[in-house]
Amino acid sequence: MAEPLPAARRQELSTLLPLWGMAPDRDAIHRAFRFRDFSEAFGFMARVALLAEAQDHHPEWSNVWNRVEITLTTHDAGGLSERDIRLAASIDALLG
Ligand SMILES: C[C@H](O)[C@H](O)[C@H]1CNC2=NC(N)=NC(=O)C2=N1
Repeated sequence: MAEPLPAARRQELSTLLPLWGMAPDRDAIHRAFRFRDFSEAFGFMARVALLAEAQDHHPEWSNVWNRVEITLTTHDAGGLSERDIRLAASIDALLG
């Protein structure tokens, strides 16, 4: 069972994950990505899928041609947890 993110860690989110924002209507983080074309966007999604499987933590996401939107939250915790931070940081690391 994942533990909900403590308040102290929540305050660190903007520093830890400066490219992610809070989802407007739920306890989740969100980031929008834009790539050169669909092929690049899908390649990115394939790499994120492998991260998700390795971490057993899966994104809520959408794709429209060269754009990908990712929302991360922990269903088992009913909101944000350390697992979301870990996956978001791993996703950011894919892009260098
Ligand atoms: C059984 C499996 O480990 C769980 O359902 C995992 C899978 N991936 C998950 N992903 C996310 N985002 N939240 C979860 O609570 C979660 N739980």
